[in-house]
Amino acid sequence: MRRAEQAAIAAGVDEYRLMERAGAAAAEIVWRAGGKRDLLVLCGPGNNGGDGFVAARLLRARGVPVRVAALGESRTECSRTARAAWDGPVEPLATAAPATQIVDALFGTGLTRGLDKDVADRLAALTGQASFSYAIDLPSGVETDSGALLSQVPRFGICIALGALKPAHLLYPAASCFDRLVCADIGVDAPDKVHRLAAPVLSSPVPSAHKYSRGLVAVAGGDMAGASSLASHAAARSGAGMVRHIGLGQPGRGPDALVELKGEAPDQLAALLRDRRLAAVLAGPGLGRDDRARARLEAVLACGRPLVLDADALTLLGDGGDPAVPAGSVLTPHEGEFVRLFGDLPGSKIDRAAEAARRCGAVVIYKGADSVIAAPDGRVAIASGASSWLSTAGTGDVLAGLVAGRLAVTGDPFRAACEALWLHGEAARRAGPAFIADDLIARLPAAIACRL
Ligand SMILES: NC(=O)C1=CN([C@@H]2O[C@H](COP(=O)(O)OP(=O)(O)OC[C@H]3O[C@@H](n4cnc5c(N)ncnc54)[C@H](OP(=O)(O)O)[C@@H]3O)[C@@H](O)[C@H]2O)[C@@H](O)CC1
Ligand SMILES: [K+]
Repeated sequence: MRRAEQAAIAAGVDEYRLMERAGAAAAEIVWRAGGKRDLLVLCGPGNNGGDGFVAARLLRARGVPVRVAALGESRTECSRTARAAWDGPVEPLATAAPATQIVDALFGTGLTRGLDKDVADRLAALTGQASFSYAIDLPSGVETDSGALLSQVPRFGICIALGALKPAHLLYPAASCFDRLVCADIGVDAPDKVHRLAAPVLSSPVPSAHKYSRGLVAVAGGDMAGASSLASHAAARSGAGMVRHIGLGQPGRGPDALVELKGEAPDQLAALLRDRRLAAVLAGPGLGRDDRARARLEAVLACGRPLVLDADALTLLGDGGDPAVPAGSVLTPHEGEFVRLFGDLPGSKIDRAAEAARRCGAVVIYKGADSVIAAPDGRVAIASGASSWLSTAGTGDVLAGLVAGRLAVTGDPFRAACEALWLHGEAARRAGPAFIADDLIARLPAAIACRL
């Protein structure tokens, strides 16, 4: 967004006009949400404060009782212009009385360090006393590129992102500092913007479809048959045509539609994975970490089919330095697995996921409350705001199975990762509170149906 703004200004767009648009966009959102309730706008020294002065002026012109409190002088040319156009008084932030509505225009993308404690405390107190609260561009105190909190940040009702989403709008902990996120158009488009995971467009099988053309999946199980059964079952309900669960010979645990195969010895497994019709092979859930598991993973890595690697497969891969995985694979590490695989990479979670994908030539789903999907070619999608009830046993196995299923259906690792993560989140939303992983699988057909 910084680059896009600079490019627009270099191309002749007047910087103050951008501020007027930003302030007008914020004013419109405040007006629609809060109407004529009394309002206090907190303005900082930079352009974020300038946006606040513009919004204050426009809302007052609409009949809203507006007061403005500033943190010192305005230090940019545009913010001084905006302040001069505000014809009301400016109170000091330290003594401003609370209001029913509050707008935080203290700091935006220019924040370089945490707020002074007295300023952070004042912001928290005034926000806590307001019934309606809005943060312009970013809640003051969050670092725009990483989503880190540089000082205490209150929770706002609405965060009004200007022009484009920044990483902090989607990455935690910053993404938990507001209830709703609205992105306002200010007439500047950032071409390489941060992408929120979009709802996928899915399609029903073509009339001539059969089970193999719809995608044949194999799941290589191991010691813990429950985990690989869950993954297999999820793959089976993901739209794939057929799922084979290759276990160690325990009785089948999934539905009868799952094909249970015994492939205990690694060469048996290798032989079963030689089927050229296999459109995706999953290994990791319940695989184990002993020598037999390692040998089974070797068979999977050598099978030449598109792979999804999760859980124990990632732990085993992480033992050997830079992970060597076939091109076109999908890796689904959570935080611990990610660090074991790729080390302590610098930058935000988005930067780290993108670098990991580039290094290993595979699509990486870096899981968490904010999951980042990165492709080796630089594409990135971020999913945040998923149900916190997903933090229960087996949901990772379900996701891995879903990724394998969608990979078999689409043949496109990045698309498969995006579709699977979205469907997983949607199934969780439909399952409500206190669900177990099996309940997610039951919700998958309905989640798919709503995107057909
Ligand atoms: N550019 C554009 O075209 C457009 C930008 N727009 C808007 O501008 C915002 C970015 O504006 P900005 O770059 O002026 O930064 P902003 O967040 O207002 O703060 C910087 C000031 O705060 C200071 N400072 C920093 N940390 C501090 C701290 N902890 N405690 C105290 N002071 C601190 C820092 O000075 P420093 O002390 O670091 O030298 C500097 O003076 C953006 O989010 C959007 O809202 C829109 O109008 C559309 C057009
Ligand atoms: K702000």
